[in-house]
Amino acid sequence: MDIKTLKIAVIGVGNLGNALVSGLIESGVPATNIYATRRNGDKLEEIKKLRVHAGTDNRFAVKQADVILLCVKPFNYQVVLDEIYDDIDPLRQLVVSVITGVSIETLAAKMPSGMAIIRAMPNTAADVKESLTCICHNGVEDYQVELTLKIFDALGTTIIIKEELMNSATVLGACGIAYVMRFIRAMVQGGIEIGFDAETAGNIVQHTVKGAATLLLERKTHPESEIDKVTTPKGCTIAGLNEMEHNGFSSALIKGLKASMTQIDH
Ligand SMILES: NC(=O)C1=CN([C@@H]2O[C@H](COP(=O)(O)OP(=O)(O)OC[C@H]3O[C@@H](n4cnc5c(N)ncnc54)[C@H](OP(=O)(O)O)[C@@H]3O)[C@@H](O)[C@H]2O)C=CC1
Ligand SMILES: O=C(O)[C@@H]1CCC=N1
Repeated sequence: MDIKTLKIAVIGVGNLGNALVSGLIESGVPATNIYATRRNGDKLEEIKKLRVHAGTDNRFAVKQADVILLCVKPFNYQVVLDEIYDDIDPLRQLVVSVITGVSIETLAAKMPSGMAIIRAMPNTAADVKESLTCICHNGVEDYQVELTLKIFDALGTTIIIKEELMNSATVLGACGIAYVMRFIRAMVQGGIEIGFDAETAGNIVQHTVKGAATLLLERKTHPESEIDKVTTPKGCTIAGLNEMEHNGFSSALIKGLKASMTQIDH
């Protein structure tokens, strides 16, 4: 099935839901095929500019949809699933949940028997079709997996993982956007201290981060071998890197990832 003919309900157009909707529209999904909801109707103005169907009626949105994207916070999903229980149809619909830390088994217990459920963990770069999305499934039809891959491939790159790794995928891929943003911000602050205005520093850092990632993606090299190409003996790069490590750079990142993981698992 072509995703351009799919009717998609996006239940919970907050930060991530909005990014998914914009990315899907940029990928050619007609706005009129998207049914977006959130609780607070006053906050729908932005998404309405994209010309999607936008409202507060989850039941209406779900009834129109082939695919239901659940994009609410983990503490809100139970209310939503109770509300739409009578409207979801296991014979014709697929549910894709991006909700952090809620298993397929837990979701299935709140839905009609036989409902096909896939979990996905995209990131906010879906907005610019650069999301890395991990998906997992358990006992759904092949065509439903293929359909989900098509949806998230339209928003970037998709990989299939085991469900037991979904929390790790959340930390590395979804929280990862925030870690990288903090890295970029720190680089810019350093750049200002050594002489650039904020805009020029930002421009240099953003392109440098993109270039570093592209080197690894395209050349398939190890980061340390790329570092070796930059570090002159007794040079400025190794002096800076070692000073960062003396201050716990890698250790701080690893500890941060583990703290995020503990927060999901608790
Ligand atoms: N943000 C991210 O980078 C990522 C988030 N996730 C996961 O995606 C989910 C959404 O996260 P995020 O977008 O950040 O959260 P937000 O709070 O930004 O968005 C959640 C949305 O759900 C809406 N909502 C809450 N209850 C209902 C309801 N009963 N009916 C309809 N809509 C409802 C809220 O509406 P309103 O505000 O109007 O009340 C809000 O717009 C979470 O489970 C999160 O863990 C996964 C990967 C990345
Ligand atoms: O911080 C959070 O809880 C969510 C999960 C992944 C990104 N944001």
